[in-house]
Amino acid sequence: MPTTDEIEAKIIQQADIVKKAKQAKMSKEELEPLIQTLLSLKAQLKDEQAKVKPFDRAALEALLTKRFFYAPSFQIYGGIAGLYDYGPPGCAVQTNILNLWRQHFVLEEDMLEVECTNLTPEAVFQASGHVEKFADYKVTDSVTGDIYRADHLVKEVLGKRLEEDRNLKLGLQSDAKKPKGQKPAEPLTEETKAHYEMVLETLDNYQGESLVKLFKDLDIRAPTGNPVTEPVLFNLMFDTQIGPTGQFQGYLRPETAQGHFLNFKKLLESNNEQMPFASASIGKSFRNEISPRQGLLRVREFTMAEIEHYVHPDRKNHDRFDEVENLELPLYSAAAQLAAEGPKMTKIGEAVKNRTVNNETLGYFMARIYLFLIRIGIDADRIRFRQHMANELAHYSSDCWDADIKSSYGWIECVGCADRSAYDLSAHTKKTGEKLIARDTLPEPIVTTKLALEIQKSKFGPVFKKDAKTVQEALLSMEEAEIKEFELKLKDGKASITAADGKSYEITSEMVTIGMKTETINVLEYVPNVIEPSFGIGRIVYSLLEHSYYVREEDEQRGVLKFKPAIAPTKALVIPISNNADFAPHIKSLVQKLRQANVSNKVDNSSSAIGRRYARNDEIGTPFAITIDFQTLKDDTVTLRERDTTKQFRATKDQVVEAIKDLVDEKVEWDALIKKYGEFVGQDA
Ligand SMILES: Nc1ncnc2c1ncn2[C@@H]1O[C@H](COP(=O)(O)OP(=O)(O)OP(=O)(O)O)[C@@H](O)[C@H]1O
Repeated sequence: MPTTDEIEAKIIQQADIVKKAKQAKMSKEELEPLIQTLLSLKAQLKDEQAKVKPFDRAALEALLTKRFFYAPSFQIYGGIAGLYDYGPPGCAVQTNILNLWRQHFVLEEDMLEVECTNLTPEAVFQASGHVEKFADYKVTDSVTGDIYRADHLVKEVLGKRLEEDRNLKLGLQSDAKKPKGQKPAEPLTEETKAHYEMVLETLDNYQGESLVKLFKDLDIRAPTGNPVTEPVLFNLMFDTQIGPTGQFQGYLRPETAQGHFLNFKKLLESNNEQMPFASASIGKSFRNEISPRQGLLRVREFTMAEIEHYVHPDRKNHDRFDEVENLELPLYSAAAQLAAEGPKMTKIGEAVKNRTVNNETLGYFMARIYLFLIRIGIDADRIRFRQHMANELAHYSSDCWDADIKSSYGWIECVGCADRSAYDLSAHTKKTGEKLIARDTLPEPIVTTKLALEIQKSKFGPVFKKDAKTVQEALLSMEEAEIKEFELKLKDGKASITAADGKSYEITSEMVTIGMKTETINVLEYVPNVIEPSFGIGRIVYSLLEHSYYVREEDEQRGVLKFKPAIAPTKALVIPISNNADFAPHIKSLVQKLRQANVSNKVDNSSSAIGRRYARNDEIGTPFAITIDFQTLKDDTVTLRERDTTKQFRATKDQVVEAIKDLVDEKVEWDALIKKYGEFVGQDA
């Protein structure tokens, strides 16, 4: 059966044939079969589209609100865009994801966890480049004053124009609403269509003047149809003052990464000076997004889990790469994007070998990210790794892949996995003078003779006083070629040098001696490179909610969240079949056993029918229900029911508690338990 995409392509082709036939003034008899083919293709498309049930986001959202997974913050004050509070099931799902993240990365990869502050002094973000560059362009609707992120607006406007064009060519009505006074859409010429597609592909290239020109050339307007102001840069960091003087500028961090880098020296010491190693951190990040939208997907305060893995710049192999090299990942390389091809399942070993992925460590983490996402319950068919195009890469980065997850909002970046090179550690060394380096002990010492500079402290100290250390560091950090140049300048008796504080200092010839010096080197110093997997937990939580949601058609269209047991907020529901007083001691002893085994549970002894009680718990994804019935009074056995198969088995309380624990820890499969205890067919609904 052809796919909807294939049928659409045929419709566009056939519509073109009909158009040309009409222009050529073909006879009615000749035209008729061509039109019939077009009509039957359209009917075929409609049939195929009807088969694919669109995802009912409104129903999921209603469930999430009803069960308080999350909700807009400050709702009774009218709310603020981009800020959300998590309710009890939302908190539990997030905590369970983070517990698995710790297990999967921090414990299984032996990482060093840090927790650094959110409040950060300005100097840190000056060094990292965030003060200057962590910004997006915004535009303002010149009539309503509404503000839009410039690239999002271009995407939206061109996307709509392309969709309208496609609908026109398919002979379908566009459901995009037209602002007042706007002309009906005309089909785009092939040239215009190609230009729009090229702009969308390379949107990150448009900055400053070229972005202003793009808005003018393409007549990009606000969704109201009003013109917009010229794009201007807007820094996304929240600024604040630290302390009572109001003079110490600070920011709320927009990522956890800088905290790791600033502690690099202590971390390396904690790791017994052994390289390579990784630090990990879970914490809040803050970004003053221009237009927060799409629920948890673009917010202003969110939880991030970040890893910074430090390696030698020339040795980016990974010790455990052999464990993942045969794993196939859906790689959407830059080359495939350019050729308008889709992602391709590729063994990560091959991708590293043929340099599609820059190095083993990057490839290793991509594989571990993929396994983690599947481990928590993300649908493997809705994950892809998209490589950054050359124009998207930061200038210092050699390669970067985003783990995108598909939801009803399209493909969304949920994890970034980048090679940040030595950029951050070098930047902080430059700003503070503190060496953030690692050392290689050489098997044999290297003896070298080269031009070197020595400080004459007695002449130096009295002149520079408190600045002496800064000036000295600037002088001693010079390479041989720079010393040579400096020596030439000193011939006149004095020369100046710029230190890390940005000031220029005058050095006289009696303050230093320059001459050949023999050195024996036992260790080589280097600035480590950093491979960074960076997880946006809110985006992962939302994607997981969508991937877990389904509707039990036969059961009054009740929504179910099919969380894996390890992720589910509550693992077991305890249901007495009626409110007979004899059940009370059994409920008590069962709950005690569950508590002792660390199995989170809820008792529902309401008078609702059993089926209704199951359904209520389906909505928060409770995977197991234990029923206490009259048989329990006789032999202390209970039944255990699984949410998705709705199958049950009967066993003692202890066996059932142990079974749930093993199911949560993924030590046993449900089917194996059904085989072991035999299916129980009896009470339900
Ligand atoms: N505003 C946000 N709301 C929720 N999660 C976010 C937000 N910004 C970033 N993230 C998450 O943090 C991760 C790492 O951040 P990174 O700086 O790489 O994102 P980004 O490239 O700026 O994202 P985008 O291009 O979508 O703004 C992202 O993969 C995403 O999961």
